Amino acid sequence: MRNPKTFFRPLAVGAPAPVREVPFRPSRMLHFFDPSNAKMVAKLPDLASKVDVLLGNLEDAVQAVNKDAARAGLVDVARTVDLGGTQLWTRINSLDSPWALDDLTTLVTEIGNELDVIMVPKVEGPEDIHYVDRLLAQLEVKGGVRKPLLVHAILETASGVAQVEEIALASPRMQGISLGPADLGADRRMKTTRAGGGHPWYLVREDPVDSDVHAPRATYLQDVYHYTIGRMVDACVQAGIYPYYGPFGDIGDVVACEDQFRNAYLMGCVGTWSLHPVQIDIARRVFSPDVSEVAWARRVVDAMGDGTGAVMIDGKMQDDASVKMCRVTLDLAAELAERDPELKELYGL
Ligand SMILES: CC(C)(COP(=O)(O)OP(=O)(O)OC[C@H]1O[C@@H](n2cnc3c(N)ncnc32)[C@H](O)[C@@H]1OP(=O)(O)O)[C@@H](O)C(=O)NCCC(=O)NCCSC(=O)C[C@H](O)C(=O)O
Ligand SMILES: [Mg+2]
Repeated sequence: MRNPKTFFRPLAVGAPAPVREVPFRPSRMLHFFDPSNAKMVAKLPDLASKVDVLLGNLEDAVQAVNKDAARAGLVDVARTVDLGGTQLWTRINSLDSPWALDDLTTLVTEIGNELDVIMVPKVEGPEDIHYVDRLLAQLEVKGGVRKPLLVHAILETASGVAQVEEIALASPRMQGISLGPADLGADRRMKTTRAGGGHPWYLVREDPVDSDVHAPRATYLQDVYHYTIGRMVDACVQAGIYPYYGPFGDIGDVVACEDQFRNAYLMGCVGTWSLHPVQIDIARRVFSPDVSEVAWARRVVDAMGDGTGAVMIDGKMQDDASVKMCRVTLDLAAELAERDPELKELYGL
């Protein structure tokens, strides 16, 4: 644990000073692409205008034989593709892999000024973040990087979940945390083969009528990752960073994907991963406040005047806490409207 008095000191002489507050930047969808896949790379100029974040993935889903090509491809993308105001993130290989050191060394020294956030997979505890933190400071000096790179951890080990609060607070570079349900499921020995989403066998059942346990009864699905998402959201909020849902692997099931994203949004996540172009619009729709919610929030805030006391609107009690909840929606709407002219018009801003 670092001394609070030195927490914001650069970890290498000449490295940029760490940020004191992680700025909110729209990141409703972190769109994954494989930089060694020419077809995907060709789509980036068009995708850049549709997504908040393009994420050059170097880890899982990139074949071992393509690891070097993916890293070199990402350098090329950063240098040659005009992404406008869209953020460029990367996911490096896991810290115990043969590629992670080369990933960090190459990316930071060659395109450190073009990258916004580095996603670190399979984080086991704060020590992994401390390692990356110091190394990044050294590489920033070497590469002449002007702004400190931010770090995003994936919550996909049982050890990581058990220490999520320490991970979130491990460095001023921490930008956020995503759920990695597939690796987490494997690490925990959960008996599921699905990358994200619910599971039809994880349910609760109504009581039997007249003790007839075999008669048909309603069942209700539960979310096997609900506990982890809740814990991740609290850890992030406590640390002043941002929580994200992760992958929804059933690309064809756009309906369940939307449900899963919305559950994460309602629980406090600010965005999610999109693995395929078809998931981009779903994420935009879900992680932007609904127009009717914005209108309602504005009505409540207006009716509450200085924000204290209590009033009734359409039969519902509103008080100071209601105003705070409504401001969450209004602030998000205003922040997203800055980036998304269509939303600006819809919200009447
Ligand atoms: C899942 C895919 C392998 C599917 O690809 P494909 O079979 O090519 O799908 P389509 O034929 O439907 O594709 C249509 C066209 O769209 C292009 N495409 C597909 N995906 C992308 C993309 N992500 N970005 C840009 N363009 C994309 C195709 O090339 C087709 O183009 P064209 O032929 O010209 O029309 C593929 O979508 C994919 O690989 N997606 C990314 C997968 C990924 O990154 N996985 C890792 C993240 S999830 C994870 O790691 C688990 C997590 O860590 C955990 O533990 O939970
Ligand atoms: Mg994973």
